Amino acid sequence: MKIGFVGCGNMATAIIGGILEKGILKKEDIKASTKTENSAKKVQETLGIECTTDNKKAVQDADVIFLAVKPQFCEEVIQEIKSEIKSEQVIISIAAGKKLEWLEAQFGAGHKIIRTMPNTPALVGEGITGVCPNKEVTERELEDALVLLRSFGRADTVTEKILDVVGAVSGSSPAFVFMFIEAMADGAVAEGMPRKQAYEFAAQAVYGSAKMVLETGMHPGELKDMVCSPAGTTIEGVGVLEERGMRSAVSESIRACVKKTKQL
Ligand SMILES: NC(=O)C1=CN([C@@H]2O[C@H](COP(=O)(O)OP(=O)(O)OC[C@H]3O[C@@H](n4cnc5c(N)ncnc54)[C@H](O)[C@@H]3O)[C@@H](O)[C@H]2O)C=CC1
Ligand SMILES: O=C(O)[C@@H]1CCC=N1
Repeated sequence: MKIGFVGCGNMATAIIGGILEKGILKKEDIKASTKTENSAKKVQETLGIECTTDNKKAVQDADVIFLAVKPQFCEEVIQEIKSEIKSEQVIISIAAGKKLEWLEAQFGAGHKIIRTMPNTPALVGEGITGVCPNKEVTERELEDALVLLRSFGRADTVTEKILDVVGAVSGSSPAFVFMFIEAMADGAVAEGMPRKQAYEFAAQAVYGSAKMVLETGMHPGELKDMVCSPAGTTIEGVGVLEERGMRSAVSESIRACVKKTKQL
């Protein structure tokens, strides 16, 4: 399989890094394009793949094309490449908020388009991607796409409406988790822990806790209760987080992301 990336910034770099790390494809099988010569050079240096500023070159001969530019640049980029796209090529869009109906209208009728929403943990093979194909995509092509998307983490099909929620709950949420880790480490540093060690302990605690949710199938509230001893230390911290509105702040931030996605 040969794949081409139109746009190769943070998200595409994470996906390509994940694919190469797992050895699913060789560097020679992946091409990319970026806006400037400088960014193309940087991609070539960091990922070791061919990267150009010619978008058409990135999509020619590709079996799968990733549309990986910011939503506001999708239209101009599609106009540039659409004459090159053949109906047997599978187009995977990762652009937030750009609906299948809109993508179909831009590319023209009869194209195989899969709308997806990945996240940057793809870089370390721990991504999760929401996937929604259009009617032109066959079962076999969807399966092949899922194999590719699962090479850098989990991937599952969702309805298009839910894809906007995926964008928030797993697409954007790594940013919130990084803020949480940074904040916990700040507290640890304030109490005397060296900075580097604080990041390691905080990050591993988040990683292990996430693993417990995924692997035990237990309710997050029950797992929380297991940490809170009666008259213990943890419940004191829980009290502070409740008092400062942590739950509603997090929940509302997810809803703010979904609201913004609908406006894109
Ligand atoms: N960053 C993230 O965590 C996630 C991003 N996404 C989606 O991925 C897409 C890309 O986002 P990022 O990688 O974060 O953005 P970014 O700004 O890091 O990368 C965008 C890339 O597009 C290129 N580009 C811009 N104009 C171009 C043009 N005319 N022709 C060719 N290339 C062009 C830039 O050179 C850059 O390589 C967006 O649509 C976003 O919604 C989806 C899930 C998560
Ligand atoms: O912030 C953004 O627009 C992208 C979409 C999902 C995560 N990052």
